[in-house]
Amino acid sequence: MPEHNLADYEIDAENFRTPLKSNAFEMDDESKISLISDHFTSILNILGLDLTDDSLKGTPDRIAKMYVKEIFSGLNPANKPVPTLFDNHYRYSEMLVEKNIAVFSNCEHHFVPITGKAHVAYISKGKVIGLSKLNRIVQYYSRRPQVQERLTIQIAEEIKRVMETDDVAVMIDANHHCVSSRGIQDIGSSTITTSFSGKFKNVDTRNEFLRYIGQ
Ligand SMILES: Nc1nc2c(ncn2[C@@H]2O[C@H](COP(=O)(O)OP(=O)(O)OP(=O)(O)O)[C@@H](O)[C@H]2O)c(=O)[nH]1
Ligand SMILES: [Zn+2]
Repeated sequence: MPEHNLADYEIDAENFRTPLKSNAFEMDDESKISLISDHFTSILNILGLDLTDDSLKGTPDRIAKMYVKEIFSGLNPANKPVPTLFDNHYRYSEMLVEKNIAVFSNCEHHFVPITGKAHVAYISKGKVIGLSKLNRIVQYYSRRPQVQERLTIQIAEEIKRVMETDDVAVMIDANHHCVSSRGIQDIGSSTITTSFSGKFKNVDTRNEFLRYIGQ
Protein backbone atom coordinates (compact mmCIF):
# COMPACT_ATOMS: atom_id res chain seq x y z
CA MET A 1 0.00 0.00 0.00
CA PRO A 2 1.32 3.46 -0.81
CA GLU A 3 2.05 5.52 2.28
CA HIS A 4 0.87 8.70 0.59
CA ASN A 5 -1.57 9.75 -2.04
CA LEU A 6 -2.41 12.90 -3.93
CA ALA A 7 -4.54 14.09 -1.01
CA ASP A 8 -1.28 14.73 0.85
CA TYR A 9 -0.81 17.58 -1.60
CA GLU A 10 -4.05 19.10 -0.34
CA ILE A 11 -2.59 22.57 -0.24
CA ASP A 12 -1.40 22.28 -3.82
CA ALA A 13 -4.60 23.47 -5.43
CA GLU A 14 -5.17 22.51 -9.05
CA ASN A 15 -3.52 25.60 -10.51
CA PHE A 16 -0.17 25.32 -8.73
CA ARG A 17 0.20 21.63 -7.97
CA THR A 18 3.37 19.96 -9.19
CA PRO A 19 2.18 17.78 -12.08
CA LEU A 20 2.19 14.24 -10.70
CA LYS A 21 0.91 10.95 -12.03
CA SER A 22 -1.95 9.40 -10.06
CA ASN A 23 0.32 6.48 -9.08
CA ALA A 24 3.19 8.76 -8.02
CA PHE A 25 3.40 7.24 -4.54
CA GLU A 26 3.15 3.57 -5.36
CA MET A 27 6.88 2.87 -5.44
CA ASP A 28 9.13 2.99 -2.38
CA ASP A 29 12.38 4.96 -2.36
CA GLU A 30 14.65 1.90 -2.64
CA SER A 31 12.83 0.66 -5.76
CA LYS A 32 12.99 4.14 -7.31
CA ILE A 33 16.75 4.34 -6.64
CA SER A 34 17.36 0.95 -8.18
CA LEU A 35 15.34 1.73 -11.35
CA ILE A 36 16.78 5.22 -11.82
CA SER A 37 20.28 3.79 -11.40
CA ASP A 38 19.58 1.24 -14.17
CA HIS A 39 18.32 3.98 -16.49
CA PHE A 40 21.33 6.20 -15.78
CA THR A 41 23.61 3.27 -16.53
CA SER A 42 21.98 3.16 -19.98
CA ILE A 43 22.32 6.92 -20.48
CA LEU A 44 26.02 6.92 -19.54
CA ASN A 45 26.62 3.91 -21.78
CA ILE A 46 24.90 5.64 -24.70
CA LEU A 47 27.12 8.67 -24.09
CA GLY A 48 30.06 6.31 -24.56
CA LEU A 49 31.40 6.39 -21.02
CA ASP A 50 33.30 3.39 -19.66
CA LEU A 51 31.45 2.39 -16.50
CA THR A 52 34.18 0.00 -15.46
CA ASP A 53 36.32 3.08 -14.72
CA ASP A 54 36.93 3.54 -11.00
CA SER A 55 35.55 7.04 -10.85
CA LEU A 56 32.47 6.36 -12.98
CA LYS A 57 31.30 3.00 -11.79
CA GLY A 58 29.35 4.33 -8.81
CA THR A 59 27.87 7.27 -10.71
CA PRO A 60 24.47 5.80 -11.71
CA ASP A 61 23.86 4.83 -8.07
CA ARG A 62 25.06 8.19 -6.78
CA ILE A 63 22.75 10.07 -9.16
CA ALA A 64 19.79 7.86 -8.28
CA LYS A 65 20.29 8.36 -4.53
CA MET A 66 20.80 12.09 -5.02
CA TYR A 67 17.56 12.37 -7.02
CA VAL A 68 15.37 10.43 -4.60
CA LYS A 69 16.92 11.34 -1.22
CA GLU A 70 18.21 14.84 -1.90
CA ILE A 71 17.44 17.11 -4.83
CA PHE A 72 13.96 15.69 -5.57
CA SER A 73 13.05 14.63 -2.03
CA GLY A 74 10.37 17.32 -2.01
CA LEU A 75 8.27 15.08 -4.27
CA ASN A 76 7.69 12.83 -1.25
CA PRO A 77 5.14 14.24 1.23
CA ALA A 78 6.83 12.20 3.98
CA ASN A 79 9.59 14.82 3.79
CA LYS A 80 7.28 17.78 4.24
CA PRO A 81 8.46 19.82 7.24
CA VAL A 82 6.30 19.69 10.33
CA PRO A 83 6.07 23.26 11.62
CA THR A 84 6.76 24.09 15.26
CA LEU A 85 4.22 26.70 16.29
CA PHE A 86 4.10 28.81 19.43
CA ASP A 87 1.45 31.15 20.78
CA ASN A 88 2.16 34.79 20.14
CA HIS A 89 2.08 35.61 23.88
CA TYR A 90 4.17 38.71 23.37
CA ARG A 91 1.59 40.04 20.89
CA TYR A 92 4.24 40.84 18.30
CA SER A 93 2.15 42.47 15.61
CA GLU A 94 4.71 43.66 13.06
CA MET A 95 5.86 41.65 10.09
CA LEU A 96 8.49 38.97 10.59
CA VAL A 97 10.94 38.72 7.70
CA GLU A 98 13.23 35.75 7.10
CA LYS A 99 15.57 36.89 4.36
CA ASN A 100 18.37 35.44 2.25
CA ILE A 101 17.15 31.85 2.51
CA ALA A 102 19.26 29.76 0.15
CA VAL A 103 17.37 28.28 -2.78
CA PHE A 104 18.76 25.19 -4.49
CA SER A 105 16.26 23.88 -6.99
CA ASN A 106 16.24 22.34 -10.44
CA CYS A 107 14.56 23.60 -13.58
CA GLU A 108 11.91 21.15 -14.75
CA HIS A 109 12.58 21.99 -18.40
CA HIS A 110 16.27 21.11 -18.49
CA PHE A 111 17.02 19.45 -15.12
CA VAL A 112 19.86 21.88 -14.34
CA PRO A 113 20.15 23.98 -11.15
CA ILE A 114 18.23 27.05 -10.12
CA THR A 115 20.17 28.82 -7.36
CA GLY A 116 19.31 31.96 -5.49
CA LYS A 117 17.70 33.50 -2.45
CA ALA A 118 14.18 33.52 -1.08
CA HIS A 119 12.82 36.19 1.25
CA VAL A 120 9.62 35.44 3.12
CA ALA A 121 7.48 37.41 5.55
CA TYR A 122 4.25 36.99 7.48
CA ILE A 123 2.18 38.93 9.97
CA SER A 124 0.97 36.77 12.86
CA LYS A 125 -2.71 36.07 13.44
CA GLY A 126 -1.91 34.54 16.86
CA LYS A 127 0.74 31.93 16.04
CA VAL A 128 4.51 32.24 15.77
CA ILE A 129 6.51 29.72 13.75
CA GLY A 130 9.98 28.41 14.63
CA LEU A 131 12.20 30.41 12.30
CA SER A 132 14.07 27.48 10.78
CA LYS A 133 10.74 26.02 9.63
CA LEU A 134 10.42 28.87 7.14
CA ASN A 135 13.80 27.87 5.66
CA ARG A 136 12.65 24.23 5.66
CA ILE A 137 9.45 25.07 3.77
CA VAL A 138 11.54 26.86 1.11
CA GLN A 139 13.89 23.90 0.94
CA TYR A 140 11.09 21.31 0.69
CA TYR A 141 9.39 22.93 -2.31
CA SER A 142 12.78 23.69 -3.91
CA ARG A 143 13.60 20.01 -3.88
CA ARG A 144 11.35 19.29 -6.82
CA PRO A 145 11.70 19.85 -10.55
CA GLN A 146 10.41 23.42 -10.64
CA VAL A 147 9.59 26.58 -12.45
CA GLN A 148 10.25 29.61 -10.29
CA GLU A 149 6.70 30.92 -10.49
CA ARG A 150 5.23 27.70 -9.06
CA LEU A 151 7.95 27.45 -6.40
CA THR A 152 7.10 30.98 -5.21
CA ILE A 153 3.38 30.24 -4.99
CA GLN A 154 3.82 26.86 -3.28
CA ILE A 155 5.99 28.43 -0.57
CA ALA A 156 3.50 31.28 -0.05
CA GLU A 157 0.51 28.92 0.11
CA GLU A 158 2.21 26.61 2.61
CA ILE A 159 3.12 29.51 4.93
CA LYS A 160 -0.47 30.79 4.71
CA ARG A 161 -1.83 27.34 5.53
CA VAL A 162 0.52 26.71 8.44
CA MET A 163 0.22 30.20 9.96
CA GLU A 164 -3.52 30.50 9.29
CA THR A 165 -3.03 33.96 7.87
CA ASP A 166 -3.30 35.53 4.44
CA ASP A 167 -0.69 38.13 5.32
CA VAL A 168 2.27 36.55 3.58
CA ALA A 169 4.95 37.79 1.19
CA VAL A 170 7.50 35.77 -0.77
CA MET A 171 10.20 36.95 -3.14
CA ILE A 172 12.69 34.75 -4.95
CA ASP A 173 15.69 36.07 -6.87
CA ALA A 174 17.41 33.22 -8.67
CA ASN A 175 19.82 32.27 -11.40
CA HIS A 176 18.72 29.64 -13.86
CA HIS A 177 21.61 27.55 -15.08
CA CYS A 178 19.59 26.72 -18.18
CA VAL A 179 19.93 30.40 -19.05
CA SER A 180 23.56 30.83 -17.92
CA SER A 181 25.40 27.59 -18.69
CA ARG A 182 23.70 26.67 -21.98
CA GLY A 183 21.23 28.06 -24.49
CA ILE A 184 21.45 31.86 -24.41
CA GLN A 185 24.43 31.61 -21.97
CA ASP A 186 23.62 34.86 -20.17
CA ILE A 187 25.45 34.81 -16.85
CA GLY A 188 24.31 38.31 -15.85
CA SER A 189 20.56 37.99 -15.62
CA SER A 190 18.51 36.76 -12.68
CA THR A 191 14.80 36.10 -12.27
CA ILE A 192 12.62 37.74 -9.62
CA THR A 193 9.20 36.34 -8.69
CA THR A 194 6.91 37.55 -5.93
CA SER A 195 3.73 36.64 -4.10
CA PHE A 196 1.98 39.29 -2.00
CA SER A 197 -1.25 38.47 -0.18
CA GLY A 198 -3.46 39.98 2.48
CA LYS A 199 -1.87 43.03 4.13
CA PHE A 200 1.10 42.80 1.75
CA LYS A 201 -1.22 43.98 -1.05
CA ASN A 202 -1.06 47.33 0.75
CA VAL A 203 1.67 49.42 -0.89
CA ASP A 204 3.19 50.67 2.39
CA THR A 205 3.40 47.19 3.91
CA ARG A 206 4.82 45.79 0.70
CA ASN A 207 7.41 48.59 0.53
CA GLU A 208 8.41 47.99 4.14
CA PHE A 209 9.10 44.34 3.27
CA LEU A 210 11.03 45.32 0.15
CA ARG A 211 13.11 47.78 2.18
CA TYR A 212 14.06 45.11 4.73
CA ILE A 213 15.24 42.76 2.02
CA GLY A 214 17.19 45.56 0.37
CA GLN A 215 15.12 45.98 -2.77
N1 LIG B 1 8.73 30.86 -16.98
C1 LIG B 1 9.80 30.12 -16.68
N2 LIG B 1 10.58 29.66 -17.67
C2 LIG B 1 11.66 28.95 -17.33
C3 LIG B 1 11.99 28.64 -16.02
N3 LIG B 1 13.14 27.90 -16.02
C4 LIG B 1 13.48 27.80 -17.31
N4 LIG B 1 12.61 28.42 -18.13
C5 LIG B 1 12.56 28.60 -19.58
O1 LIG B 1 11.86 27.56 -20.17
C6 LIG B 1 12.03 27.71 -21.56
C7 LIG B 1 11.97 26.37 -22.25
O2 LIG B 1 11.77 26.69 -23.59
P1 LIG B 1 12.19 25.85 -24.84
O3 LIG B 1 12.19 26.80 -25.99
O4 LIG B 1 11.34 24.63 -24.93
O5 LIG B 1 13.68 25.34 -24.47
P2 LIG B 1 15.02 25.52 -25.27
O6 LIG B 1 14.81 25.19 -26.70
O7 LIG B 1 16.07 24.75 -24.56
O8 LIG B 1 15.24 27.09 -25.14
P3 LIG B 1 16.55 27.95 -24.89
O9 LIG B 1 16.82 27.91 -23.42
O10 LIG B 1 16.15 29.34 -25.34
O11 LIG B 1 17.66 27.35 -25.70
C8 LIG B 1 13.33 28.46 -21.75
O12 LIG B 1 13.03 29.74 -22.28
C9 LIG B 1 13.87 28.59 -20.31
O13 LIG B 1 14.62 29.76 -20.11
C10 LIG B 1 11.14 29.11 -14.99
O14 LIG B 1 11.35 28.90 -13.79
N5 LIG B 1 10.06 29.84 -15.37
ZN1 LIG C 1 15.66 25.27 -17.81
